[in-house]
Amino acid sequence: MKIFNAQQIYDADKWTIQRQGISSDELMERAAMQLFNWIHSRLQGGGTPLYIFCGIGNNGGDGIALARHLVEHGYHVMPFVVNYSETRSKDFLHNMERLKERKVWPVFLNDADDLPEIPKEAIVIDAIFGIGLNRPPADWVVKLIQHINGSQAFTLSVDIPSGMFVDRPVADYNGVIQANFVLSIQAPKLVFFLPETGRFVNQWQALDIGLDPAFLAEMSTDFEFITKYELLPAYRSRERFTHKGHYGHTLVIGGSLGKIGAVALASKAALKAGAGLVSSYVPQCGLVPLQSQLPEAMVIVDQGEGAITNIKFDVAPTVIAMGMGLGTDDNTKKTVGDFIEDTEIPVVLDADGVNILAQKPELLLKLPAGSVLTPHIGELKRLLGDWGNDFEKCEKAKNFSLQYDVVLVMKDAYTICWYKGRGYINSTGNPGMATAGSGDVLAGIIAGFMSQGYDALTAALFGVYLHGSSGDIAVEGMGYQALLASDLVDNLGNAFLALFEVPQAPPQESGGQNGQGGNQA
Ligand SMILES: NC(=O)C1=CN([C@@H]2O[C@H](COP(=O)(O)OP(=O)(O)OC[C@H]3O[C@@H](n4cnc5c(N)ncnc54)[C@H](OP(=O)(O)O)[C@@H]3O)[C@@H](O)[C@H]2O)[C@@H](O)CC1
Ligand SMILES: Nc1ncnc2c1ncn2[C@@H]1O[C@H](COP(=O)(O)OP(=O)(O)O)[C@@H](O)[C@H]1O
Ligand SMILES: [K+]
Repeated sequence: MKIFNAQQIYDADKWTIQRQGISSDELMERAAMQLFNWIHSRLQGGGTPLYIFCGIGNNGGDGIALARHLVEHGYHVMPFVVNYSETRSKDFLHNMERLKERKVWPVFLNDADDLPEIPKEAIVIDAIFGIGLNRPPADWVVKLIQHINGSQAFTLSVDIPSGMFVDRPVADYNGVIQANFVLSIQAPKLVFFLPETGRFVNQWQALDIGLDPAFLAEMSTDFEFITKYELLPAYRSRERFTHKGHYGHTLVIGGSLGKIGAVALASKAALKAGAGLVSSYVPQCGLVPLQSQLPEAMVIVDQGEGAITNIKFDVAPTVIAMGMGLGTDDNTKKTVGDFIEDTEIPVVLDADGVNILAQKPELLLKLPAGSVLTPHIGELKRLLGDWGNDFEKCEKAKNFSLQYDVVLVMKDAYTICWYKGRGYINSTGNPGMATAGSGDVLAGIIAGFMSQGYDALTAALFGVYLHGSSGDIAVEGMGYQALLASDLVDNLGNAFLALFEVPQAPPQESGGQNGQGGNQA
């Protein structure tokens, strides 16, 4: 699913209005109808007071039009106009007239002295600012936003939480609506997925208002939201007359005394992802634990007792996953550096493998074609240097991936894979996955996909998606706290099966900070 920037949405609006021969007012009416249907299907005419705060632009227009539908269906509506500017949009004014025709007069708020009491059992509908916010809100509007946030009422934002820009960092973190739910018009916005702004969006759903599909399909975007529907066309089924040799050989290089488990996790994950063969290359201390824990993997031992000191093997892997549990012993750093310099086999570099690259940036130009890097935020900082905000971080990550022609997997609550100037935002996963070894599993899965012949980007996207999906399935049975990295491996089969589940209702794009569509306690 494409993630559009504000200009692209405005362009799609214009095009749709022309193509479909409708007015902008009719388009707003579609948005308002969708908002109304969503609310009505949940409240079923209940008497909860609905406090609707509307700005004076089109976001406010959506809110005022929604208020009319709610009034017509007998809801207890308290509309307010947040009068932050004299320049009102045409469609806002239309909808104000219509509301007044129904004998409903919103209360105008002009400064912080006007703030209404909001009972905590009310529902607040936030239609103050949408994607048109282009400068920090006035102080009194910030106070209103703080007042709403302090009310404890459930808050539903229209399009985006008010106070958040769509293309730059938040000006004042106290001046953004903390939304329990966001109903985003047509498509989610990038800011939902970046940690600094995403924390204001507990859950979201996109409402399709029928913007011209052909126009949207042709538009090229900087970001894409990856769900199973983007991935399924790339899935390769297994042919009957094949054998393990068709599915490649993953070599996992890593481990040091006390950290052999990282290699075991990655190796098992690669096998579970479908690699035909997996070999684990470890220091001598890893031989016995690996052979006893993971009979399916072959083990190759380095000459070093507690750390890898001189990488040498006589197998011919398709892909190498490297770095998990490696440690930063000087000999290890040297042999890993030399190995990266010499090899032409694509690598999936994780953990200390990434750290070694950060210390020896000259190696970056030597990375084999089709390689993948999987840093978490700490490792990313070592690799890219610090950044001022999430937008800067994304820019740096994109440029890095372009410069070295690698897939950069920027791991986070919403992992973003960067390749060829585009960011692919993952839709699965949950905070239960913030647990030791979870990244080792991911590197193993990605390598397992690459070994079966998936290109590096597809392998990364599939791997990140299934890793998160496996986590989502696992927590259903155990909650967040109890999730272990090995549960991610164990549930990978279920995550594959879930790819092919047919939804009971047509899919609706939705998600939440706490896992896709969910807010598990
Ligand atoms: N296809 C779609 O997605 C559809 C979207 N729709 C809806 O339209 C919404 C976008 O509407 P919008 O462009 O009118 O902007 P909105 O966010 O209401 O802001 C209003 C105006 O306020 C101003 N302004 C900015 N910052 C300010 C500040 N700090 N303090 C004071 N003023 C400030 C600025 O005007 P300026 O003063 O700069 O001229 C701005 O234009 C979108 O989010 C969605 O809800 C649907 O209706 C139909 C289809
Ligand atoms: N809050 C979260 N929501 C979704 N995924 C998460 C969350 N926290 C961590 N993860 C995922 O778990 C993995 C953690 O990786 P990493 O920090 O490298 O773990 P480790 O070093 O312990 O193996 C990443 O894939 C990350 O995206
Ligand atoms: K809003």
